[in-house]
Amino acid sequence: FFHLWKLHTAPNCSIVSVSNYDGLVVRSATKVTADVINAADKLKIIGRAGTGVDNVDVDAATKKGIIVMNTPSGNTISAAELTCALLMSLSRNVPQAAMSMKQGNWDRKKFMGAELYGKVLGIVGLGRIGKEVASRMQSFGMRTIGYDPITPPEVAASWGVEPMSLELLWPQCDYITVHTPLMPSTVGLLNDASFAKCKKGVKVVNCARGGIIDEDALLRALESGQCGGAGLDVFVEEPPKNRSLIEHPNVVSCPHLGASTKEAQARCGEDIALQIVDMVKGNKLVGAVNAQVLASTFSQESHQLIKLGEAVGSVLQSCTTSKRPVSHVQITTQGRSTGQTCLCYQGPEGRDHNTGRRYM
Ligand SMILES: NC(=O)C1=CN([C@@H]2O[C@H](COP(=O)(O)OP(=O)(O)OC[C@H]3O[C@@H](n4cnc5c(N)ncnc54)[C@H](O)[C@@H]3O)[C@@H](O)[C@H]2O)C=CC1
Ligand SMILES: O=C(O)C(=O)COP(=O)(O)O
Repeated sequence: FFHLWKLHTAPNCSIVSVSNYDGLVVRSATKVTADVINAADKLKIIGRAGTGVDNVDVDAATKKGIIVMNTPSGNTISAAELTCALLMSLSRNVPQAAMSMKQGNWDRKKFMGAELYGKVLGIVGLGRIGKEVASRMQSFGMRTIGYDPITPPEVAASWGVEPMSLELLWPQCDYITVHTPLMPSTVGLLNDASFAKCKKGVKVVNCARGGIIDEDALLRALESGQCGGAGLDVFVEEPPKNRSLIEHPNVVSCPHLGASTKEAQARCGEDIALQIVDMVKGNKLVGAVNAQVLASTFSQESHQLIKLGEAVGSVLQSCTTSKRPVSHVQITTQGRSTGQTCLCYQGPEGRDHNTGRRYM
């Protein structure tokens, strides 16, 4: 029996309530902190019905042997489509013009735009979403260039994206969109120094995570005109208390709507449910993001070895807690994959009797 708790709206998990559950499913707004994880004695799995796992303390979960899994492809198309919508909004001022119309105006001069056709789009992060953005914007006639430290250059080229270093990329772009995870190495990828290397008036989109484009640097670049506009779906603090970016006339923003489509939510919900059922039934482990070593514990062979490890552990424990000193322990195992005899010696030097290796 597996007790599952699904949290979609609560800003923080309550430690008391989580402690009764074996599984937890969250979206991005719920912060699964080390405190929550350490208080959840029964927890075996944290399911992220979505892509980014930066709201989960994965290290704390791994230390407790808790699997963290996500559904990385369920919302790819939705996030890519919103990115394209923001790129188009920036080129033609659609949100600002719509707002102006609602206020009773008819202002054709103020909202003069520029075609995307023939412009250069820099894509930083050529993973699932970056790739989908590239193919969609290529259909608008944009030239797509990109940077990714892992995606091989020939793979990027096969998607019609010219791979290059960031140093080469910054000065060529009319538009830049970021699609990396939030990690220490991606915080502030676009900062004062990189904005300074860009064309004056470059427009930027962040549908990945708040902070990949440094918010203070972005505001400075918008104010100086170095940045001509920004489309923002994500913020360092959500909802943002500091409204300076949102209120800037050249900023088009959304309240983290990248994955908020009927289709993406249906896919992610179904994926995480199926993945958890598969894991509980011991069938397969899909989507685990923490420690390959945790994932491998679920293979059939590993099940046997885990049981063996537990048995050996309990034998050794009873030896160490026994009042009578133990000098030798001989353990014999039998079976298809472990048809061998282990001979352990627990003597004063703490060395393996057979190999002479020291025990750790
Ligand atoms: N706004 C929203 O609602 C959504 C936001 N996201 C965000 O988008 C991010 C990307 O999603 P996917 O494309 O599915 O992930 P992915 O893992 O397929 O791609 C990420 C790419 O970033 C690259 N990367 C890592 N460090 C980099 C660096 N320093 N510079 C350039 N590239 C770097 C990786 O090599 C990888 O190819 C997610 O981590 C998540 O934070 C995802 C879905 C919805
Ligand atoms: O999947 C992601 O990384 C997202 O940012 C989507 O977040 P959400 O599930 O809509 O809260």
